[in-house]
Amino acid sequence: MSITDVSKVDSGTDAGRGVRVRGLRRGFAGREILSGADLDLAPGEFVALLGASGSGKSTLLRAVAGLDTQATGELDVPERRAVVFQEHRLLPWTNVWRNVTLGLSGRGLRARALQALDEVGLAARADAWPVTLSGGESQRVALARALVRTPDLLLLDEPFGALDALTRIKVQALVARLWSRHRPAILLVTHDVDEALLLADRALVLADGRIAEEFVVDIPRPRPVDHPRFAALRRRLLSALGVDPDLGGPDPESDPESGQLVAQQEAR
Ligand SMILES: Nc1ncnc2c1ncn2[C@@H]1O[C@H](COP(=O)(O)OP(=O)(O)OP(=O)(O)O)[C@@H](O)[C@H]1O
Repeated sequence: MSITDVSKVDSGTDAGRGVRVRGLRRGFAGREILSGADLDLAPGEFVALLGASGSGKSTLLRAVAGLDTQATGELDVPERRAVVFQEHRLLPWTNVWRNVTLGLSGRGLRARALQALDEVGLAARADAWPVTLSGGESQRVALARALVRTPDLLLLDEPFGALDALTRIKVQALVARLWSRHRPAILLVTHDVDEALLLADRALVLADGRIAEEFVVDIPRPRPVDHPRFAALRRRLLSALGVDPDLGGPDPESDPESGQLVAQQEAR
């Protein structure tokens, strides 16, 4: 199907359908950000999307989510999809379980919320107010809000980006467990090369408005952080992102974006 309005996404009704995107275009103020991007996710596949800051990762994710009415191209995505953003976006004026079931109707909503909250280890906080939660807890509630919709496609836009390093590892492990239990297709936007390699089946690099490179992460799960194959993959992925894997690399002043990535690597 060829469409000019991505909000009219062709949504599959059959469970377990994958994602097929062709020729996705989006610009802002005359500047082209996505210039005919193609993307495929098999049902249940976990794909990480990386790229320099400003390369258009979030723009691509928003279009796949059906949140961007201005993007053009062909999209074929599951109807049941859910998005988790870097900020949890919980409503402060209602409690946790009502946040989880926001926008849903029907019977047994509290029971459904409790089940989803149980999956993220927060059933005991169902009646709490969002303001009383830590950053990691809020992000787990945001995950429960996605899970309660039993998505075939889960879109994660840097969901761990605002978390401290230890919480980040715990929430990454939680996502890995939830993915292996429910097997939605996942598109994870991240800046973190190690996160991509720990979690994803494939890591894609977005550059010049398209998927420029693809890396198959052929490491069996569960993936120990010190698995010897990470090192070679990490080097290749960093190179594809324009970062010198030996951290001696690009001069941040002549290449600010690469320099930023180097700084992030060094900070870890
Ligand atoms: N609503 C908007 N209006 C104008 N420009 C926008 C808008 N949304 C995104 N852009 C621009 O499009 C480009 C791509 O943005 P996007 O957020 O998709 O990049 P990104 O790869 O996710 O970046 P980052 O890694 O820094 O989050 C940026 O230059 C951004 O300023």
